[in-house]
Amino acid sequence: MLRGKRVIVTGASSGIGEQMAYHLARMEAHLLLTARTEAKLQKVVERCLELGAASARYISGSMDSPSLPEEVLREAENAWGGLDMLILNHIGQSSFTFFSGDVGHVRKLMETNFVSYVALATAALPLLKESEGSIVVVSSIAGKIAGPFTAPYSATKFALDGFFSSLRQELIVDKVNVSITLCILGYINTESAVRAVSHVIPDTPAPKEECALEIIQAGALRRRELHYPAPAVSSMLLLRSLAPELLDSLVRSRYRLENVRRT
Ligand SMILES: NC(=O)C1=CN([C@@H]2O[C@H](COP(=O)(O)OP(=O)(O)OC[C@H]3O[C@@H](n4cnc5c(N)ncnc54)[C@H](OP(=O)(O)O)[C@@H]3O)[C@@H](O)[C@H]2O)C=CC1
Ligand SMILES: CC(C)CCC[C@@H](C)[C@H]1CC[C@H]2[C@@H]3C(=O)C=C4C[C@@H](O)CC[C@]4(C)[C@H]3CC[C@]12C
Repeated sequence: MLRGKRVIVTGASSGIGEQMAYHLARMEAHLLLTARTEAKLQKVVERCLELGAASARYISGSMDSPSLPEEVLREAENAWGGLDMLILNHIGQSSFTFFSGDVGHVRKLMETNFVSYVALATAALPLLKESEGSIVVVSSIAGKIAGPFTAPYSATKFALDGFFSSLRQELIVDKVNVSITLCILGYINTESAVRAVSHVIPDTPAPKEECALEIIQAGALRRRELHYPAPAVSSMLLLRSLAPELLDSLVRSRYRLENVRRT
């Protein structure tokens, strides 16, 4: 379904975003990748071309810069004259620990993880209307249910649900055929996630390659939400609606609290 489609992937230099780029390359899509680290993006672009991408290019920069979203969309318009899918996936650095009281960090993370998503979607919407394309928003179970040690991060992910679920309703009211897929992910085995939480969370993380493929498929099928891994995420959301306090205590009981880093 994605052969020849024009796709932007943010946060594509590592983790799930990198894996999405490789899947899309094998599907022979046109790719525009973004992240901060140019050296990593160059390597991912090279690999995408080897795997069969119809074309692959990148823009490097930090998504807390307010001018970058428009720059990215300008590049898509110049290179392709349009856009079929916008995959919003990047996140800024945040640590898995007690809230430190650093309000500045919350403000910055909101900018990187939330406001830039709004800005990218806004800049992309005219092109996506034309192609009847798709917006894919990568979120987390932590954007539906708040566990400990992710307060700033969780806030940014809850914000995405509020904004993009409202926008989806407006597009339907307006009879605009642009789909919005919100991806609710559990623990995935990316380097940064394993580094951040494996000393506290004993669970086995789900594979990033399969996760990446499910995100792309959910977007292409224009689904409203993806739950991955499905049974774990869906059952947590169900339990949350039936017995929220029970779920909260189950979540707390699964953490190795003695290993939480206090610095
Ligand atoms: N892994 C997990 O367990 C889970 C992940 N998710 C979600 O999946 C998505 C991907 O996560 P994952 O693959 O683990 O993350 P990674 O840390 O592996 O990748 C994050 C990407 O974002 C880029 N990035 C970091 N800071 C910025 C910035 N300031 N501006 C622009 N780009 C930036 C990074 O590249 P660079 O440093 O070069 O900028 C990298 O390409 C996220 O939305 C996350 O919330 C959801 C639930 C669980
Ligand atoms: C009910 C749930 C709140 C708790 C159960 C699942 C837990 C173990 C899972 C589900 C979502 C996961 C986090 C996530 O979404 C993304 C990141 C960002 C990354 O940079 C560092 C790791 C972190 C904080 C993950 C940590 C582990 C979390 C909380």
